[in-house]
Amino acid sequence: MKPITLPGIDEYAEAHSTPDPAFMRLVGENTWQSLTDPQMISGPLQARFLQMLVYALRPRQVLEIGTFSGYSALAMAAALPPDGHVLTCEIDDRHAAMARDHIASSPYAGRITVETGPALDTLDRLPGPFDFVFMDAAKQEYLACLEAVLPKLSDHAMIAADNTLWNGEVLYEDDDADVVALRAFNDAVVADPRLECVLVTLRDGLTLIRRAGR
Ligand SMILES: C[S@@+](CC[C@H](N)C(=O)[O-])C[C@H]1O[C@@H](n2cnc3c(N)ncnc32)[C@H](O)[C@@H]1O
Repeated sequence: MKPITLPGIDEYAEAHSTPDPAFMRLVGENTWQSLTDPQMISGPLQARFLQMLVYALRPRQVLEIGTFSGYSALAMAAALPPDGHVLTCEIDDRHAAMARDHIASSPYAGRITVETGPALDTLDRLPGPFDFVFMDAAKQEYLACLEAVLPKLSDHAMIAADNTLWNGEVLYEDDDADVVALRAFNDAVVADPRLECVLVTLRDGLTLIRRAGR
């Protein structure tokens, strides 16, 4: 991933944030050694940020769309209240298997369920309510996922949508399908009277969304 902040700033921020515990570092190392496109992993800075949100919001049901190797699910699970749970959706069997292994050997095995299959199909089956949603799978499905989860949110729920700056490419005329989809998502969210949002310039862009007037 290309840095979208000043050179060195992300490294400085990471060095001045609480480091990952040993088992999370292992998940990261294993991901970089074993999976193609390992840069899809959230990374320590964003994982810690998600964890802080979960700690503050105290969600009982977290929904994650896009498990990969389980790193962000584990980061969020670590901050859950005692009755909290992370349900995470993954389309790729190999990713789901690796995530299940990582989760099983973590201290949070009882707090995370991996659902295999296309996220939109899984969402159809899930009743909610969801208190916190982390969207991090197919960028071209972000708007559809948003519409699918909105009716299933609890009153004070929050959504965090990852990669909304896409290496900064949202700024430029670019016909790459993911950039086009993310630009459309960003435009739709900020214009939607049902929603309030802030696009945080963390890492690759993380948009926090909540329903307006709650
Ligand atoms: C960016 S990675 C997730 C990274 C993970 N959240 C983390 O921070 O470590 C995106 C994941 O979404 C999965 N994915 C892509 N399209 C999907 C879909 N339609 N339904 C469910 N998962 C999908 C990919 O296989 C990949 O594992």
